[in-house]
Amino acid sequence: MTTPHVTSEVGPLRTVLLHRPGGELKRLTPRNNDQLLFDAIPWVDRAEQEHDAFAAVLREQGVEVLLLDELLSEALRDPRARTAALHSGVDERRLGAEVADTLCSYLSSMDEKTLTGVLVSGMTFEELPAAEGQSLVRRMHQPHDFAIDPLPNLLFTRDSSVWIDDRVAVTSLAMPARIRESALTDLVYAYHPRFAQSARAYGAHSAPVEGGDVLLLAPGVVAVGVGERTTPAGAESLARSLFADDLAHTVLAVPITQTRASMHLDTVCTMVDHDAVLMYPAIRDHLTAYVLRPAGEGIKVSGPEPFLRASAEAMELDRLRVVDTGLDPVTAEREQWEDGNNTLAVSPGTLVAYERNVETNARLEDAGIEVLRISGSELGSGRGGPRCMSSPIVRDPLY
Ligand SMILES: NC(=O)NCCC[C@H](N)C(=O)O
Repeated sequence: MTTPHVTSEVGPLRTVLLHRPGGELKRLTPRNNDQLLFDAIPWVDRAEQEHDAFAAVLREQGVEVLLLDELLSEALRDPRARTAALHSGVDERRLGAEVADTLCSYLSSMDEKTLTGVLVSGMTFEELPAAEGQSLVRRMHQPHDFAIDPLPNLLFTRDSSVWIDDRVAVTSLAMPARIRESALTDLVYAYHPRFAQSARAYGAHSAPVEGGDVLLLAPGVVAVGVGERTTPAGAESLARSLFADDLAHTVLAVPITQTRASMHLDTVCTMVDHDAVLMYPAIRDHLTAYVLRPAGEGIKVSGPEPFLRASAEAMELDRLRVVDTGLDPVTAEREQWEDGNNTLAVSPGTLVAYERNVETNARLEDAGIEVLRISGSELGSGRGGPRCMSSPIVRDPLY
């Protein structure tokens, strides 16, 4: 077991956090999928198979795969974790005092594995334990309304935590459907014995920052996308916190279009080598960055400058290579939507990508990058690829 440590996007990956999807995906219906941030209703068994295959590819590369639900079950052995879990899962504003009390006692009686299942997959009103007496809340809710919301986006472990150097930042997620993911991830890092010694980055901030927006371009250089999810206030407070902890010397705040297709920076740009990125051609020449550096107790902001130039300068490179997907605009748009840009490097020049993005993968190979292909027809229905579905915990240093 190696101590958590991540200083780049591409250093050899040793340990990663995934979440194997399950019952929470079975909660998705055509009535709730938009609110729960899925674009289609996944075929759950197939999604599980695809995820198992993803994990197997990583293990074949020598990566230790940790599964969030297993860590959470283990963390819940600590009574403090249990209390915090009930607090985050049971919303008295929604349920009223009586149902909330009944639900708390019911959850308290569960073993760790069952409780984890409920916290992740949620609970409907018809699944609540029976109770004596009259309850207006029970009578007025529909049987399939959620008493505890399911968390189908837990699959995208990237977004709720980011290791920066030897510290973990549990992020503040922007969308209501995802806020509780941070609470569960927080339980793992607060109470699982494996992480008992881990220090935090970013602390208990509330300005939204999502891990899909955070790219560790090089040791000390962090790019933060600012758009649909991470706000300017989030980027600024993350920068302040990284500077205060001496975890970065430069933060690049990168404006991205506020659309679903580019919800995070990693939907349009990921690193594929220590000096190379894969980028969506439509933004390659337009992406800019505000450059943030520490200045005494405060920060100095300059720019905006072209993203590629600002990145190369901060990374002390002559230039950042761009894998030019060279695609026609329609194919590029299709493959970007299907997470063609959302790759996970397992070492410099080797990455995991969805097989369906045939053109992008071919161009990566032309550029000398090894592409380990996985199927993502069902996993991708939540709009996320291999990078979104993984939170690296240990990567070997690059140099
Ligand atoms: N880093 C990422 O781009 N994560 C994908 C998140 C997809 C999820 N359905 C969401 O909308 O938040």
